[in-house]
Amino acid sequence: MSRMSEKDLNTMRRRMASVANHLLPAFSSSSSSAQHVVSSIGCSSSINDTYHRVHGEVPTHAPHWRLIPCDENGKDFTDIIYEKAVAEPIAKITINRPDRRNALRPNTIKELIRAFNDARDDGSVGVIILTGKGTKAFSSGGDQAVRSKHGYADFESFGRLNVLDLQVQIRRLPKPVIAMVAGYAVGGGHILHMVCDLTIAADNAIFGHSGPKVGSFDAGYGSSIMSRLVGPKKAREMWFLTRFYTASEAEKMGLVNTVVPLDKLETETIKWCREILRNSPTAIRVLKSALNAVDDGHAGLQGLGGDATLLFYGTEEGSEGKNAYNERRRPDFSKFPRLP
Ligand SMILES: CC(C)(COP(=O)(O)OP(=O)(O)OC[C@H]1O[C@@H](n2cnc3c(N)ncnc32)[C@H](O)[C@@H]1OP(=O)(O)O)[C@@H](O)C(=O)NCCC(=O)NCCSC(=O)CCC(=O)c1ccccc1C(=O)O
Repeated sequence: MSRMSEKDLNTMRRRMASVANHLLPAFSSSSSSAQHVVSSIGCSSSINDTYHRVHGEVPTHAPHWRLIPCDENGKDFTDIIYEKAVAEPIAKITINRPDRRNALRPNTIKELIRAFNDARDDGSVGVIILTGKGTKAFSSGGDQAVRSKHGYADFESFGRLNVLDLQVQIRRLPKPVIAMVAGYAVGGGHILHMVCDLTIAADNAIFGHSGPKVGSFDAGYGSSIMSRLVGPKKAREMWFLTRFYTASEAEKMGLVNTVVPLDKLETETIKWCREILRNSPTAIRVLKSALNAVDDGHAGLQGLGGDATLLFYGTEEGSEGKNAYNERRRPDFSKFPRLP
């Protein structure tokens, strides 16, 4: 049998690495095991090195943040900090109640909803980061000090659970929302990170539910999405035992996308944002709708359907109907293909 030349061997290694890259999703969702598969075949470069050779390195410098001090009605934000990166399509919304471990009161939620609305409508924003002020907590959930008979009541006498509106808003927002988690993500705070599209966790992050301990539960997204993410048995464990889990345990469960050292949290999150921003915004928009559609039932289909309509309006075929109506003539759709 003839011996392989060094060149042939390298070619074979590269081919095998390429095959492994294609097969990787079936192996594992963890990037560390992904790299292991390739390196065990003998290729010195990682999968992401290959990506960067083609697309160029993703810059890791910190953006310059511009503060948005108030909402569209001129009302100052007090419970949140809302910022946009200068000359980059990234918005950052920070829950700003560190003394209460970023607990959520109705006013916090109202401000979050206004900031997310602004980020949605602003064409210069492509990705939104949701985080908590300080390193001790992303959020500790509903502020128990203002919990009343009918929900949470701060400046008003009646209680409310407006956090549910926020969850739906994040879920339907046609741009990726990334939870950047340091410290505790507990109760309603845990649910907020789960409804975000991606979660980047610092190594000091702690995840869990305390609801049943403090007489609360979320039988909506807080149960269904969690079951989807970690599986029905683990979801029951988390809710029934109200244990807390470390960042690395959360990563193993599929609750978070990656875990990084605390001092690298924002750098890594920004890097993920920049990688996303290199890709087609429309593809990402439709994918987000599609990935949510099956779980969100009619509302999910409505989101995906809305994206289809949006795209159709931009076509000549879609315009023909509108133009014919406005020009008071019969529309002529005969020139448009009936694709197989
Ligand atoms: C998060 C802790 C584990 C952090 O512990 P530690 O670092 O030791 O800090 P502490 O000393 O405990 O806290 C410092 C300070 O903050 C106050 N605080 C912390 N969390 C809250 C909170 N959630 N509400 C009010 N105040 C809070 C704490 O009292 C201290 O104050 P001092 O004056 O300095 O003493 C730990 O803090 C902890 O366990 N916190 C409570 C976590 C919790 O039980 N959260 C509520 C869970 S229930 C919930 O979130 C329901 C949410 C909800 O609205 C909902 C309902 C129905 C459907 C959906 C939802 C939803 O999606 O949210």
